[in-house]
Amino acid sequence: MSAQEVGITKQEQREEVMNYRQRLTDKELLDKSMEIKKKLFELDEFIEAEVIMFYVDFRNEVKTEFMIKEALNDGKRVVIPISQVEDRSLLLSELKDYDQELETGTYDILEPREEYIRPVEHSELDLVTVPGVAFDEDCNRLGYGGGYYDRFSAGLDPDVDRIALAFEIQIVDQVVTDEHDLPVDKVLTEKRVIT
Ligand SMILES: Nc1nc2c(c(=O)[nH]1)N(C=O)[C@@H](CNc1ccc(C(=O)N[C@@H](CCC(=O)O)C(=O)O)cc1)CN2
Ligand SMILES: Nc1ncnc2c1ncn2[C@@H]1O[C@H](COP(=O)(O)OP(=O)(O)OP(=O)(O)O)[C@@H](O)[C@H]1O
Repeated sequence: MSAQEVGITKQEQREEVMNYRQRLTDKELLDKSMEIKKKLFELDEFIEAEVIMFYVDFRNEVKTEFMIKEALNDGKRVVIPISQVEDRSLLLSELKDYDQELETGTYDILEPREEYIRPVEHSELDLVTVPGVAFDEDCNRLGYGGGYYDRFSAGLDPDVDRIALAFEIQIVDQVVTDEHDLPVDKVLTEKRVIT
């Protein structure tokens, strides 16, 4: 579905859904994120995954801090992205201690401090959690407009599971897409699993 067919632009859809999401209270954000965590940790592909890429949440995204900590406790290897603004790519780094290793980085997103950057190859990943602004029931995704995850996903082996985490209010009838946009494999919300 092109922007023209939906009748609004990516930027308009972004602003509309970000406005909805802005209205969630801290308690709602936390409670819903816990429900989403439960669904993620029950997925077979998550249970089987050894190396998992998590985003580190910012703005009013589904919270991942407690997911990252529990995954580390469970013995998973956790990888987080570092935004490379020059070419809008993601550098991957293994995280071992959430509380000790992070500092505020690009876009005010937490990133590893220099001495804790431990580069990881794309080919090592088993599962990727994907952030976003809006999703639809066909698993299409709208992000913040950097194209980071589309460019990153295009270079991933197709058998790496890409699982989006979103609040139900981020699900729209139709996401405005273009030819670069790659759908995710699943979208988890506090209410359901969209495949
Ligand atoms: N938590 C988290 N980490 C992430 C992402 C994400 O969506 N969530 N990204 C996912 O890719 C990358 C960062 N992508 C970003 C892309 C744009 C903007 C941003 O501030 N954009 C401007 C508008 C730019 C425009 O419209 O041209 C803005 O929103 O004000 C922020 C992050 C990597 N790390
Ligand atoms: N695989 C790709 N190769 C080259 N350019 C791309 C690719 N994917 C996206 N782009 C370009 O990046 C820009 C932003 O894309 P888009 O608006 O889809 O970002 P987004 O998915 O909303 O953002 P993000 O992934 O950072 O959350 C667009 O100009 C788009 O053409």
